[in-house]
Amino acid sequence: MSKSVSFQNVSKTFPPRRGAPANTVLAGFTHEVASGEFLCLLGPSGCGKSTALNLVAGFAAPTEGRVLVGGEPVRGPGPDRGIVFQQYALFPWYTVRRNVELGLEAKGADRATRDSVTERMLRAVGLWQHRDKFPKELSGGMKQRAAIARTLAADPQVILMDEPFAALDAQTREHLQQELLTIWEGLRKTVIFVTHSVQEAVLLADRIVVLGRDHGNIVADLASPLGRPRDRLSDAVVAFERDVYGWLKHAETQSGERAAS
Ligand SMILES: Nc1ncnc2c1ncn2[C@@H]1O[C@H](COP(=O)(O)OP(=O)(O)OP(=O)(O)O)[C@@H](O)[C@H]1O
Repeated sequence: MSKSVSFQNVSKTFPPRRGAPANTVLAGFTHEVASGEFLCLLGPSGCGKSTALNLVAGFAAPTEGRVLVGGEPVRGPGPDRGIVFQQYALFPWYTVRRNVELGLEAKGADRATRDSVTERMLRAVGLWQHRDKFPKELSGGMKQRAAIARTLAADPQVILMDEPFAALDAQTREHLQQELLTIWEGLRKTVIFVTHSVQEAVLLADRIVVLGRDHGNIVADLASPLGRPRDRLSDAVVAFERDVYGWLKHAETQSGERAAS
């Protein structure tokens, strides 16, 4: 099952601290993410992408407006939302298998369910043969696979991903993008994925929202014209990349305009 996410006139102001003035990061941010949609958020550094994600995760509360998940206001973190960060956030003292199992344990799953779901998820990310290793014995890509398996094992309705592949080398990143897509096509969860990479957003997204420098205003809201599977080198992919890249450049210099498709 998946859930919709709704940002309703959301503002987030961080209070002044250490001599710095108050910082309004999002102002009147309004957007609907459909259930099962794969949304990518792009935008200049500091425009509020992670802040938007944190509001959905329930790690922070809006100063004004509401964030709804499945029609219900977010009141804090919950098992309906799973998060994958750039840093792998695995427990170093547990094996890969145990790390994945923990999310299921927290949900109160019985032993047989824990075993079967853990195996299924570790196989899906190609880590089953490494299940008894500890995080320090894994490469960066393997750690991120484990983190994704752990998030998926808990069966959240919404998956929040904050630059999950940014720390990986290009080849590993491509593999993981493909694996994520295969898994997502099977599960059809709602995904909100923050990235700096136009190529990544174009490959993954049903919809790309480009945020501007100015209080997270939406500079472009672009439904992907691409079918699936996508060939990174096809003319259609390259043309859409060019289009999105243009909007990103625009976002870095200007604000206040909105394109919809
Ligand atoms: N807890 C906080 N307290 C104060 N200011 C914060 C806090 N979290 C974020 N900010 C500020 O909010 C602004 C937006 O940060 P955010 O991390 O959401 O941007 P971003 O678009 O994800 O950036 P990047 O692409 O560089 O990761 C920044 O100016 C940041 O300093």
